[in-house]
Amino acid sequence: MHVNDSRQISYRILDASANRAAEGIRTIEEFVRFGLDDSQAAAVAKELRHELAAALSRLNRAELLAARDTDGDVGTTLQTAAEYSRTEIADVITAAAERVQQSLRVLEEYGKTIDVEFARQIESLRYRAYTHHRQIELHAIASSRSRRLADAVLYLLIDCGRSEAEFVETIRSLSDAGVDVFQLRDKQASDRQLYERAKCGAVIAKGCDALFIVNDRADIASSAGADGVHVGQDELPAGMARRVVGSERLVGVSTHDIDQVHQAIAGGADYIGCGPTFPSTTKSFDAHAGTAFLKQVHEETRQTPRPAFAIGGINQQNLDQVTACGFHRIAVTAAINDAEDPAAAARALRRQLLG
Ligand SMILES: Cc1ncc(COP(=O)(O)OP(=O)(O)O)c(N)n1
Ligand SMILES: Cc1nc(C(=O)O)sc1CCOP(=O)(O)O
Ligand SMILES: [Mg+2]
Repeated sequence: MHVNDSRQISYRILDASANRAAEGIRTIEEFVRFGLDDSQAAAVAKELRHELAAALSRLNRAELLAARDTDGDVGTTLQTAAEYSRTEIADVITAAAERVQQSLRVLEEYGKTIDVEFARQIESLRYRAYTHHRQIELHAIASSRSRRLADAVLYLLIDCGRSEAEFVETIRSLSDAGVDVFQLRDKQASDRQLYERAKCGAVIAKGCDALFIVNDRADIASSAGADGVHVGQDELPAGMARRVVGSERLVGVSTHDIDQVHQAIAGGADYIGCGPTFPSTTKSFDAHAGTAFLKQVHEETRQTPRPAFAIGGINQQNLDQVTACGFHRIAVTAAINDAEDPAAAARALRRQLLG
């Protein structure tokens, strides 16, 4: 290869990468500007764009433009299915952040063949962009989870199942039937089993636009990439669970009386489970909070509303008593898992909840 060819190749790559980096930075900046009311983050986003422009001004613009050959670019017609599978703003942000990182890295590497100071400036920008974009990405992921939680009405507790294939099929078919949130609750499973199922369940549920929560174990929820953890009165307090799972994941708390409800909300719970409403075949209790508790929660949390799921022995026959208390969200086990046709049971419960 001739030296001039090599310079032209570098310039062609730099031109393409500069455009990709600028597009990615702008994509994220638009979310910061129009999606978050955060003037500080908006200022950093703008700075990054200007820093990129300043570094690029070190390159010879005429050479950059001369090297551009969009029609001759064999890559423009190559598209992956993933590019058209984004359904959420969080996915758009993740893809843009990855694009920025990759293209800045390319600019840095090929930039070294043209101007070492340019490469240094891009390297520093890459680190700054990484930190800033990671924060924005976490924010977008958290908003996406909160949005899905706010829309959720039907929450199902599931165990590890007999095999991974069965577990995957359960999530897919029941999500299709209207389950919005799955909680992995299996008191017999080993840590390793829980971790493996949680990892798998988180991916499958995401593909179905459902949430995937891990019962009791903040460590497993976080390491497996689940959407959140559900803790009871015997597990970590909400604030400590939050420290483990981070602000981008959900923390749910079980409550059995109104003091626990207020504590859970004050502790930063994203949602609460309220029960036991009726006698349950899944877990036995000495006493039942009953529908009186649900009515009390409905009345006393109007000022600090959180999604609240009634739980404990709820089924198609007694659901009307729950909705009469102002609760239109439920969490169940037996009513779906022990039904002859679990998908039909999920559909029926959902219809009743929304009806
Ligand atoms: C949604 C929801 N609500 C309540 C519970 C019960 O949690 P906990 O009291 O910690 O009891 P176990 O489930 O751990 O036996 C829950 N799991 N989910
Ligand atoms: C695990 C659990 N916790 C409850 C509480 O009230 O905190 S009730 C419950 C059992 C939920 O299963 P089912 O729908 O089969 O009764
Ligand atoms: Mg528990």
